[in-house]
Amino acid sequence: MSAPLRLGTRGSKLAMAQSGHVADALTAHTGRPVELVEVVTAGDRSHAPVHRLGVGVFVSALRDALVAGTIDFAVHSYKDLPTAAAAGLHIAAVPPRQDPRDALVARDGRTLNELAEGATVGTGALRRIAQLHALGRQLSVTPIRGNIDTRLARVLGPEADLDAVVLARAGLARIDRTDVITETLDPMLMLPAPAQGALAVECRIDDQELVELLATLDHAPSRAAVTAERAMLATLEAGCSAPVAAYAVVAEGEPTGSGAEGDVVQEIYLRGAVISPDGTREVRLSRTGTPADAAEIGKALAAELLDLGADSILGPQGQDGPGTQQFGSTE
Ligand SMILES: NCc1[nH]cc(CCC(=O)O)c1CC(=O)O
Repeated sequence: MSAPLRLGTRGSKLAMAQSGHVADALTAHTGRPVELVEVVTAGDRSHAPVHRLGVGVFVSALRDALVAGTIDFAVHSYKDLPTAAAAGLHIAAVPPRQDPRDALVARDGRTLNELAEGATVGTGALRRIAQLHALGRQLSVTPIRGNIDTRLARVLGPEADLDAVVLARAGLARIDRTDVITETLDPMLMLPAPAQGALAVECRIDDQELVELLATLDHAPSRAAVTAERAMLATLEAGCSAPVAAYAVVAEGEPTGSGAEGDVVQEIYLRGAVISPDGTREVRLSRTGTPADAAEIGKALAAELLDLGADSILGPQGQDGPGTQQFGSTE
């Protein structure tokens, strides 16, 4: 029997849950045993706001361990990955994506519409802060951070001090806490972060055997959706500093009539938005195409958003000066 593959993971409940899930799936698909190896990241040690630390803090220790060869592969929340490629590493699989929508957890079972004027809503992501302000409901949006349980305790615990929090539905699903959700938010009101709900399974690019093993976990429609959203984000990052939201869906399109009978034509539908942190300005567009062109569709949508003035929407850098991390880091 072959030696276990070493899967590096952060120790948080969410990271352990998603790593355990991928480990089980890989063993089921390939028969190879997998061992979890805990890696402590700078993000786990620090209590500074995430938008000051930068999104890379949860990721770089895992990537260092991959490059050093102390682990064989890692599972990341895809939305936490910087858009820049990592030298020598390869995203070998994007497993089937979870529901990418955001979720509201509120006291007394309330939905967004049932929150009183001035209700306190906690979230750390500028993208969510911006869209909560854009509702025009005079909500009092409070920046929070910490792991999922810490954030839930702000509403549900004995020391609860907020009326509601907004979290990714996928994170709650992975730790089996969808029971606390009082509303899953319509993407028309709360467009998710690029790649939210998706995982990235990463290994060394020259580890050919593992690249092939991990590929058995890949889900093409999920990869195409994430590719479009992230291509849009990467193009926007160069040109603007405001919060970015994106959501792509791959579905069966209208038959064109030109293909052979029974042909299933896949179509990708990408929506994107750039919103000012105070919610007063936004540009929002959508675009469709074929999943094979996912990256081009994302880039083209970003170019159109920039044409509409996405670059003139002021992000956090406008207030904090140079040195502040990119907005993407707030997710
Ligand atoms: N940085 C926070 C983060 N990164 C990944 C998830 C879980 C959801 C996902 O995998 O997209 C979360 C929690 C949240 O946004 O509420």
